Amino acid sequence: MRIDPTSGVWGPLSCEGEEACDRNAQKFLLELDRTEAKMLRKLRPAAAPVIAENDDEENIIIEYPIAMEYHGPLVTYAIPQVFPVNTSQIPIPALVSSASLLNNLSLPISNRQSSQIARQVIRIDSSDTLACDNGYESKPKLSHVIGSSGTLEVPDNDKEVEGFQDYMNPTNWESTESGLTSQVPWYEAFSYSSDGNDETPHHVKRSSIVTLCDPESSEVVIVEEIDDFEEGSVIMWPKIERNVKKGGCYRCLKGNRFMEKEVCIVCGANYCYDCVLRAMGSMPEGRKCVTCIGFRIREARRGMLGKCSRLLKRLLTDLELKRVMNAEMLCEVNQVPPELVFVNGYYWYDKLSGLWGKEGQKPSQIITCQLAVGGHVKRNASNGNTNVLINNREITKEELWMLKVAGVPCEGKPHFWVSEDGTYQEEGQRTVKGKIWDRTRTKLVCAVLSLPVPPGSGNPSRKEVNGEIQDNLAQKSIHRFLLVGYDKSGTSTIYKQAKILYGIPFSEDECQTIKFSIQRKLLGYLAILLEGREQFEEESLLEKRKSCVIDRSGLSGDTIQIDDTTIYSIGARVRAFSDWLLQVLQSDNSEAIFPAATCEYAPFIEEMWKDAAIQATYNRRNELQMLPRVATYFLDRAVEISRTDYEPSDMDILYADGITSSNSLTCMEFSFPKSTQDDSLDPFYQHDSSLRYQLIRVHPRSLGEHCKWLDMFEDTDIVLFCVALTDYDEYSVDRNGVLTNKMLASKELFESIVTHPTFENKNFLLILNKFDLLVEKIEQVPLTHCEWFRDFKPVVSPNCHNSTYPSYAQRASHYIGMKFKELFRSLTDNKLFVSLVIGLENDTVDEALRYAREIIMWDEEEKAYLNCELSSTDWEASSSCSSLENDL
Ligand SMILES: Nc1nc2c(ncn2[C@@H]2O[C@H](COP(=O)(O)OP(=O)(O)OP(=O)(O)O)[C@@H](O)[C@H]2O)c(=O)[nH]1
Ligand SMILES: [Mg+2]
Repeated sequence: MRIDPTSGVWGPLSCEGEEACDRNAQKFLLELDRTEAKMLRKLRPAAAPVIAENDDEENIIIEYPIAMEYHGPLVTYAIPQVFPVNTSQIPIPALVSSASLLNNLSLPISNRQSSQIARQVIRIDSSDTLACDNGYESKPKLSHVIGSSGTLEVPDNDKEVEGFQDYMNPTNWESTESGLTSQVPWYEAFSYSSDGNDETPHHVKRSSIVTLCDPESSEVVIVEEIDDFEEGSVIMWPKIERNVKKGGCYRCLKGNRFMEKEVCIVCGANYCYDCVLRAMGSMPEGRKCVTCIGFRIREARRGMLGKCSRLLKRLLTDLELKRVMNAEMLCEVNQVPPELVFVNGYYWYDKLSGLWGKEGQKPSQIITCQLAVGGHVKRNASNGNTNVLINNREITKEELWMLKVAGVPCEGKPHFWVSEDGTYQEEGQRTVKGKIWDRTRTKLVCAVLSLPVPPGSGNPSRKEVNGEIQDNLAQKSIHRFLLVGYDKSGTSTIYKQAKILYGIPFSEDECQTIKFSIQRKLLGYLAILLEGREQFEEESLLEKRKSCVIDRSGLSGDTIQIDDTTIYSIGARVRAFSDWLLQVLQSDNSEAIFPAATCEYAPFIEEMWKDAAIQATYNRRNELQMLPRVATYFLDRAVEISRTDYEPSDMDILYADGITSSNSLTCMEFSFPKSTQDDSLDPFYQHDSSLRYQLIRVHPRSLGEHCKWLDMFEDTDIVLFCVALTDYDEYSVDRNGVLTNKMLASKELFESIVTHPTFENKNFLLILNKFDLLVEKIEQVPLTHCEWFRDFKPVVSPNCHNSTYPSYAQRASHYIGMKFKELFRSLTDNKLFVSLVIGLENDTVDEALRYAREIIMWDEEEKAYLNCELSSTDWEASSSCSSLENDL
């Protein structure tokens, strides 16, 4: 068909008879005027082919496929369906706030290009890219401020861009549902001819209007994302279909609308008191049915976030409730979807520094400052609780740590004004105190803590950094210990032990993480017991049958009836629970269901634990290879631990796995309390309790490939390298998927850290941990199992327990210490200090850390009295502390 837009006359373009109608689409060639063409462009799906656009502004020829519904006689083949478009739902993009800085703005948008602008777009991302026109992006660099008057200066010709003032003038803006909208169209603002510069901009297809890049999700659309609609993608929500009477519980189907209930924030299902925990499990994303976990919430229910019913308050403890509500408000999937985000609503933006982040969270990025978006940043925008303010926002713990690393004095609740280049000054003082992100180590700390750094800030050279450190050395008041070791070497145990020793309380977050980890592990241990029980039951039944057959072999003609219960048999209730537990633990969903399940099933756990069959199995726990040693510690108190109101003790925390959920980097500041041992020391070594120390524990995984992030620890005073003595016969799969002896893997990590340029001439203390376990293991497996220890030939035998001589295990640990010392000397020409530790015993950890403190003191002393030519060996000989040499 051909439509003549001016006359309205239409007629067949090509007539191929009746068959033509059988096809689901026919191509129409439309000749339209510009307005119609524009309108059609909005309707046109992204994939619709544009056959031709002639250069004439007035007549644009576009070919559109148009589908028609078939109403003819029945045909033998399937006819594609046509879905009518609801034109009122086609999104019309709105203008929103703009970029403020434009540099070398040679926007070569010709009249034709500007007239083609159907969607008005400004896009700002981390690279300060300005995207404009109908989804196309040009890449000018930004540099000059657009003030509230909307004046824009172009450095090249110093001319104001025509119309831009109008566009930017706040009085021309109004608030709409989709954000701030300017009354002056973008293309008018830029419909000027560039000064003869014909260079065509580099066009990239873009879909969003204003975008701030989120490092986690790579892009977050601030105002509106239209491509979703264009590409026809549909957001799926789970829906519960139940035949429930209004207000009744969706699970047990009982109750009515007057019943107290809790609602799933995704599907809206109601649950009664008895069913809510069963239906929602551990609520890792807040109040959602287990089947709704991972789904976005309905926007209509956003107001419910963090506001739970009284029912839930009665069901959970205060701490648990806080965790669930926190998760509900902060978890990724419950955040506002990008297309609905408004700056300073669900995101915060600090105009002065350009920092921005999600509401209640640490900053995500530093972008162009002074953008005309949102109001003033609120004090609680990032939910910080540090009493330290940056531009009126209370910063988070991570930022505080970063500031400390950057050398910013944070004592006494300071308030800093930070500008976009990182310079900071204290409130009420005029002098600029320094720059936050100037140092390499600050940037590296930011990398580890996922904090942003200003884009494009060049790295200072190593020399500069070292020089600065030297300058700061005199003022340095804190000594830093870096604790690192191969997987499972015991670093987190030692770190936690230090917290307990020096009275640094575990944070609420740490306690919660550890509590859930303990409760989850407990169920795992129970599952191992249950599997063991099944095995023991089978074995003893087999035995029973055998002996029965032998007993009765003399008798003939009797039917043998064997009682098939043994001491390992369990009743129906315990069996049902046991089957459920084993099934859940094997399912992928177990993480989502626990730990709430632990609390809910506490009475069952108690019943099961007291069952004779389980106790009989527990008595044979040494035969259960899968059951770790630490399991006994927790299983002995299974009933107490599984209760909702369980609060882990310091010992529980010590025995549990991990400290924080990420297990990456943890840091504590402490002072050594005065010990009785101190009094017997030379006054020089007596402890000055005002001295502050920092213990930083880092997992090797966080150090990146080839330990590239070690740079950030360059002002460490001593590295505590932790080795598990029991690793010599254990194996793990390395990064390349190869099975490696753990002691050799530990050696390899040691080599890379020791030879890292950052740690050149650093003090190293080798912590040989898990000595208690070595004592047991060495009697079973010879040290020579590890190829590095092939030449270990002690004079005593493993079973010699003569107290006058060092034990076999002590000799073995001494030997391991010597191997590391040799290696260290070959790599650095320096001396390695060694300490023997049992991570679970506080005195050995205390000794090791005090030893580290003394090593630092010797080092400082040695430097101060370099002229006296005191050798480090002389100093070491005078050590009164627990070096390995003294132990043996
Ligand atoms: N018996 C005994 N167990 C220890 C000792 N030190 C650590 N453990 C246990 O060894 C296991 C691993 O210790 P962690 O402190 O978690 O080791 P890690 O270095 O933090 O290991 P990652 O989990 O890889 O971070 C835990 O179960 C500890 O309880 C020790 O000296 N003696
Ligand atoms: Mg650990």
